[in-house]
Amino acid sequence: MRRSAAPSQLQGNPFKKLKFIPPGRSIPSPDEENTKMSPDVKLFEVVASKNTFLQLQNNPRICSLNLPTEGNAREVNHGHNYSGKHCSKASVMATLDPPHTVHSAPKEITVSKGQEEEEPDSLVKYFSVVWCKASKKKHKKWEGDAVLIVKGKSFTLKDLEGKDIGRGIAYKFKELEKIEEGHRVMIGGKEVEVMGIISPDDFNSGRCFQLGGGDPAISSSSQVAKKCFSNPFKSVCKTSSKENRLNGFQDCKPRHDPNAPNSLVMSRPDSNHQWTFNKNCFPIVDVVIDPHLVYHLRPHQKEGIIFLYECVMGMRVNGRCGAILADEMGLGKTLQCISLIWTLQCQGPYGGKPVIKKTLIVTPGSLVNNWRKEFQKWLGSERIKIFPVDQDHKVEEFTKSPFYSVLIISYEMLLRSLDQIKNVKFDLLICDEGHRLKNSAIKTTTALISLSCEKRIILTGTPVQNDLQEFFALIDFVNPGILGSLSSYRKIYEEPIIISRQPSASEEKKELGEKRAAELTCLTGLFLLRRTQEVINKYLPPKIENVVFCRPGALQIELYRKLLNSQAVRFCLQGLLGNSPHLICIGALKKLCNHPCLLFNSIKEKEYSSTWDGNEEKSLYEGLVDVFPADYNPLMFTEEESGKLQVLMKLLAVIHELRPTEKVVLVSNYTQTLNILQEVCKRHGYTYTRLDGQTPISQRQQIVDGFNSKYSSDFIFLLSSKAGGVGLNLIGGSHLILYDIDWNPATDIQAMSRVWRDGQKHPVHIYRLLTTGTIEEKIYQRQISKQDLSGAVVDLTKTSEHIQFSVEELKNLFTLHESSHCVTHDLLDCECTGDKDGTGDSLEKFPISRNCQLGPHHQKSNSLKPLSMSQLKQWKHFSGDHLNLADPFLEKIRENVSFFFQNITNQSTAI
Ligand SMILES: Nc1ncnc2c1ncn2[C@@H]1O[C@H](COP(=O)(O)OP(=O)(O)OP(=O)(O)O)[C@@H](O)[C@H]1O
Ligand SMILES: [Mg+2]
Repeated sequence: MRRSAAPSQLQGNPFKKLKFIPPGRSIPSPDEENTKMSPDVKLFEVVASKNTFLQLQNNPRICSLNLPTEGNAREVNHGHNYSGKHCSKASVMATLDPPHTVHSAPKEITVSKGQEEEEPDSLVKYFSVVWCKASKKKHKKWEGDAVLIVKGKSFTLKDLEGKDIGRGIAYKFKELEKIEEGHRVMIGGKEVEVMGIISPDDFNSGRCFQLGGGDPAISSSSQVAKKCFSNPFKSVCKTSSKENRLNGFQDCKPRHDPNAPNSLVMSRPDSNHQWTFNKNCFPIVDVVIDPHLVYHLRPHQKEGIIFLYECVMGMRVNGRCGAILADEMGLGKTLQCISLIWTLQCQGPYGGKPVIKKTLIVTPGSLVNNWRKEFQKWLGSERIKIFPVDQDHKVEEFTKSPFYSVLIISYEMLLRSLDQIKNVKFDLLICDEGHRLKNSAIKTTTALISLSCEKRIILTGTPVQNDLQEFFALIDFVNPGILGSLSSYRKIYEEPIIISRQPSASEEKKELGEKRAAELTCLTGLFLLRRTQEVINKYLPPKIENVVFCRPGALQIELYRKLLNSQAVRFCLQGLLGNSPHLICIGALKKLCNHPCLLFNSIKEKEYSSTWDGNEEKSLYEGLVDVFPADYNPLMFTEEESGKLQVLMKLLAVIHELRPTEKVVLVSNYTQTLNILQEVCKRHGYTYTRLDGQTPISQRQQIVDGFNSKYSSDFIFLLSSKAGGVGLNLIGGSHLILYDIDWNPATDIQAMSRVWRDGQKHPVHIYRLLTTGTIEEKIYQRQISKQDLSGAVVDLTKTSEHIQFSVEELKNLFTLHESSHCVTHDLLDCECTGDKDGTGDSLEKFPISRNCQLGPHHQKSNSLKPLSMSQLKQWKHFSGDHLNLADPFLEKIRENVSFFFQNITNQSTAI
């Protein structure tokens, strides 16, 4: 039997948050305070017992909020990268006695604003204080809590949002040195009373501020949070009469046998949860996942379901019902959610009553039908009634019918039908590819926030921790207010973390940033789960990845030189032009690498365009037409004109010849390039299908299904990765060719993981084509070298417009290396001469950690992350002239290739 142990025996957090206590008022006992709080607030209140307090203190895995115990987390925790396990030390303000109520007389300390130098060697002390403006009134009206930092004779007063509200130097700094609990002092025009001492650890982790206090719901900044916390069961488990209750008691049996072998049983609610949510005292019933589903589930998926269940039931963080499932691409997030929905819709821990009735799934348009198919695949069509919205099935139909329980809708359609959707009471909201909600100001986010559904799940395969502000938006979406207000979050977490990552940061700042990052990781790790590709590697066939450096054609080289000599590029390097001219130059070079005819078309287009306003573009294209043959016709382009196209055609030919039953996914980020690729497919009689931004959403799944079907005659799937690739399953193809490179490694990774995923039967071959010595190599180098540095932001929405280039970088970008076989290899500092074939250490031996902004704890991903220079060094390296290429596909294209990198994952049965 598989049962996840009961949630926290610790019963919440014994954290003693500093409470603002007006002078003269006696301190209420914890119990007294508890009873006076509103039910909402009580959800976050904790039972402080001395024993649990000590346990927490000694347990480095437990962090500020109410945590599951070791036992409870065990099921979930043994996932490889389960983020929750990196909790920092217990955030207990251990040293705090109840604040004194006997006050010593205030002592005046004179402050001089000008003198702000600090005493570097002196000890730093931290105090929790209350403050008010200096006055002679006997009965003070304290204005708020604050944190006082005393370092030698200088002090800083910060409010609980982390903002400085006073700063200065005391002449009588001896007073500051002697400061202790109960003291009242005048500093910086404010009267301050010391309520307690804060340990350096609590300050460094940020726990002493509002957010770390473990009780965010009672902060003033979390109005949203307060508002939406209601009983998560209210909607479905109506308060029942005695009669109902008795009836209920009779059929209180688990839906499936919890004692059957391999059964997957959810955690039982702890007494705290029962107290809050089981007002009718229903008996506790085991919630057991349908064995039909369990049979198919991978171990990480079982853990994921337990995690999601505990999150949405409010068992992981008291009263918070949100979760982020950020498993890497292809790990089956869809199945985990389907299992959750099916379970909650039929079962519940209290009297077996279902927890949810209606679920809303919002997803990119191209995936609406994929969700339908997945429901069908795992649950058949009888168990659950789903309603995917498309042009023939309007939202009204769903709202009018009690028949359907799951609405699947695209983000775009959601905005259009918001009013109708608001009329439905949804109990669970799932946002697929939910990283798009990273900006709380955008319409989609505000629309979704306006739905009063508190069980919210974000699904995303993209790492979300790299941009701390976006991270905040996602967290705040699923668990509103849990990190306080944006401004306090910035002060307490973002600023110290970012400062600590700067190379010039002092040791002190580094330490502070690391601790804050660890605390943030710990807080969010309770409801954010990310596992990496490794967990399913063993179910997947081998993957052979190749980076192929293609020699440019003669016309390409000539045009390239001319472009680099243009006035526009020269001005650009001198910083003489405004308006991001470098982007125009980069765009032209990239087009040229794909095929010279694309550049030709752009020149002609500009020539005939009446809105020719860009001087830069004019000077860039000047004289270029003369390089083309006089009768050049772009429609009659040839393969020889482009190095990459030549390689591509040979590659397609050899795949067709050696693996006649296998299929190819051919990816470009540009529609115009896809047109060219489509044209060559036609010329060679290759059958193809195509999906790009223009493909109507209603047709997308059909196209994908057609290609994946074993009866399909299509040899090639032409895919515009950016426009429609996210989340697609293209397991019908076992060869994937990336024809061009994007600045953002995430775009390429997204594309690559379309074929190497569950269900793939053949070894997967991936080819990334780059034109030797050109800007494509530079972009590739940028992708990988950035990883070595800092774990640059990996996000699909980041484009070259977001990239700032220094003049040095631009110089490098605008250089053509004509004599090198592979500039990237030259940079690797590798001693091989392009013959490192056999024994190259496999990548798997070199665990890599990509630092994200949350620091090294947060996630260690080894496979679906952008490669780094040091890893690339471990790949096999072959020059095009290498004699014995064991790979028959590479062998056929070597003539046009100057260099290869190759890496094989799951090698045993490769090729
Ligand atoms: N346990 C399983 N056994 C067999 N196939 C599975 C299993 N779990 C998932 N799959 C299949 O794996 C494929 C990928 O799953 P899914 O689309 O849910 O991935 P994902 O995590 O959402 O990835 P992405 O981030 O790319 O959207 C699907 O075809 C799905 O049916
Ligand atoms: Mg998905």
